[in-house]
Amino acid sequence: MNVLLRVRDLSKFFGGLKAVDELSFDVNEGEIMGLIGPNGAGKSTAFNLVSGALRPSAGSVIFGDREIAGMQASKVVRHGLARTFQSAAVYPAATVAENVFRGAISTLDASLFSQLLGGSAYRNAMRALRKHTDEVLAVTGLDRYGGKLAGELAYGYQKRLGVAIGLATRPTLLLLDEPAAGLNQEECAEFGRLLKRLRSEYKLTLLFVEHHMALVMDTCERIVVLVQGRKIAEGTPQQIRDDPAVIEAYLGTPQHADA
Ligand SMILES: Nc1ncnc2c1ncn2[C@@H]1O[C@H](COP(=O)(O)OP(=O)(O)OP(=O)(O)O)[C@@H](O)[C@H]1O
Repeated sequence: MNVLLRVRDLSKFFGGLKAVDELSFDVNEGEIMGLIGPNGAGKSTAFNLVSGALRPSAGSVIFGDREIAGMQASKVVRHGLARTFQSAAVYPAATVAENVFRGAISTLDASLFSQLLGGSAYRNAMRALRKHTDEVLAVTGLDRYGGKLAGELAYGYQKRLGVAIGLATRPTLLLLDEPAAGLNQEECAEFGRLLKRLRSEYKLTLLFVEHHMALVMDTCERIVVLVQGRKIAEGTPQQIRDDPAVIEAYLGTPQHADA
């Protein structure tokens, strides 16, 4: 199996606090991988380091054959790594379709874009982006809501829209930050099915941070567990469930033990 993302000895210090401490793991092509841990474990920081939102204090992140640690998020996206945000990052006053189109257009090279402006190549490029937008809306089940203002969508659909915007950038690796936060059990199960479908339809690799254990255990093939910035376990859902160090870490934070 080919490794798509190689995280090595990644660290982030905030003053004296080691938020992420020498974290190493691989994500294989086509895999759905979860990053879990109690509150304050360093999950979001690790996620931000991988996606380019934060510059690491040390370590490396190799995506494909390219070092991306410290690379600007907008550049990282053009290399095929997209992310969604913890709060569904949508423009509430724009329509659902406009939000997805914004994702699609964000990967265009700005200088090339201005050269094309107005010509037939420009019109063709716009047509292709609109077609791609329609496909993404359909595959994420948002086509019925394309003309609706994003701010008027039910919360669960806003989360879906966050995924659709990421998907519109044509990623090979999609990072999802707490995609199931605020979803009920049924919405969560449906979301898990959506992720699996997207993985197979788009040959995607997925890495997500999540507190919702049912979604993680049902959807991920492998899981990395962080506690106080350090990796304490890595393995299949079954291995993670049975790992004494993980059980101990979660018994300390019972609100997540059965989330
Ligand atoms: N910008 C920052 N400045 C200082 N400390 C920070 C900053 N961001 C995060 N931290 C600290 O780093 C540690 C890890 O935080 P992080 O948000 O990565 O954890 P998390 O596992 O995502 O937590 P949660 O599950 O609550 O979202 C925490 O102690 C947090 O207070």
